[in-house]
Amino acid sequence: MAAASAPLIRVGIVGGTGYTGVELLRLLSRHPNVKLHAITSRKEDGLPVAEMFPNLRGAVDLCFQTPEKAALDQCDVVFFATPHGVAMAQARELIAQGVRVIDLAADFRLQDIAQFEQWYKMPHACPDVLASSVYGLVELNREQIPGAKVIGNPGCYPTTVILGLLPLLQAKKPLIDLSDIVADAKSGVSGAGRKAEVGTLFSEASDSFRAYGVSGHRHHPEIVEQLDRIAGQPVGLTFVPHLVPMIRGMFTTLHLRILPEALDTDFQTLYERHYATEPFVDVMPPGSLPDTRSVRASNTLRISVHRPQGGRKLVVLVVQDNLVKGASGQAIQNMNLMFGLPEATGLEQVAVLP
Ligand SMILES: NC(=O)C1=CN([C@@H]2O[C@H](COP(=O)(O)OP(=O)(O)OC[C@H]3O[C@@H](n4cnc5c(N)ncnc54)[C@H](OP(=O)(O)O)[C@@H]3O)[C@@H](O)[C@H]2O)C=CC1
Ligand SMILES: CC(=O)N[C@@H](CCC(=O)OP(=O)(O)O)C(=O)O
Repeated sequence: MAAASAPLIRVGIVGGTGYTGVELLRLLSRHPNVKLHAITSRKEDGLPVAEMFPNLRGAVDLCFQTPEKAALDQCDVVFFATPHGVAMAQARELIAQGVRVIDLAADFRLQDIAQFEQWYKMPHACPDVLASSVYGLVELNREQIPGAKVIGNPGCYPTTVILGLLPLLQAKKPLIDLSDIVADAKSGVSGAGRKAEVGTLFSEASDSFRAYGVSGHRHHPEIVEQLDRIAGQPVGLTFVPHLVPMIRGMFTTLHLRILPEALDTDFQTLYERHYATEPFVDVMPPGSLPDTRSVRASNTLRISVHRPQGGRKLVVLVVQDNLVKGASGQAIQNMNLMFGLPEATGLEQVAVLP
């Protein structure tokens, strides 16, 4: 229950009919400090939310409204669970009215505007707002998030790659060859969103397994921008995403070359110490093999660290639910910090098995 004196945070969600939108609704409907104020859909104006999403019957009693009707300026925070380009068109006006913005798309992720415009094929609408926004990877930017007016919530693949590498990049001495990092990543089909597309039809995506974006994917520049900044030098990354025939979940395997002078490092201890106080990063015991179902519907990201045959390669396995830690859960983690709440408020769900 919310403390009697604490005012509830009035929340708006733009894009309530997509997968990240309904995941925000599922989590926020049980958040003790939140009042859902408005949920938008341009196509479903007037439809009760619970009619489209029966899992929310008894939990959410609002109807979808068009963004124009939704009185977003009366919210304390607005989440944009929309395609790229929507949040940046409205962010300036909202923050001028004292509304904070958390964008689940990519409008406020890349500080390099030329890279943004190359990958997203649109001019950036508010470079000044971008410059003052914060990349919402809590484990990296916990200090800056409370004061942010606009958060760029990280992409799902970047969350796994950056958190899988962070203890190595922030170590006291160089440990791995930064010019040759390989990230082999797999996503469930919900990562492609709820809109109809041939590539995500059951008969196209099930009973098959494929790579995509091998010669270039828009998450590559996002990951590299962050890794360069953390490492303080240019990083070489090969990033290969794959589509896996499952609904939720993401599994990223990092292949890393250990520097000759770092071969005696205890990497297990390094990771355990680095993440010892993090509520949502679990470093598993030596020899563990994480699976995506161990994080399904939870905000936990699990990591295990391996050194095959005790050799010169380090293999880091990372799993998360793409819709929770990879999107909506992480966005709520950001909201909690922005409003001075304990970071884990409303996010303590344990994963669902089987
Ligand atoms: N799926 C995932 O795993 C992840 C997704 N993301 C990002 O989060 C964002 C949302 O993703 P997802 O939920 O999968 O997307 P969906 O395609 O499932 O949903 C998009 C939502 O946005 C609304 N919408 C579309 N265009 C506009 C517009 N111009 N103005 C206002 N609303 C609009 C749609 O409703 P309507 O058309 O009725 O208005 C719908 O509710 C995307 O940017 C995605 O890249 C980030 C991390 C992970
Ligand atoms: C399986 C699948 O298609 N995944 C999406 C990435 C997930 C996502 O939505 O990332 P953004 O937030 O950056 O859009 C893709 O590769 O485009």
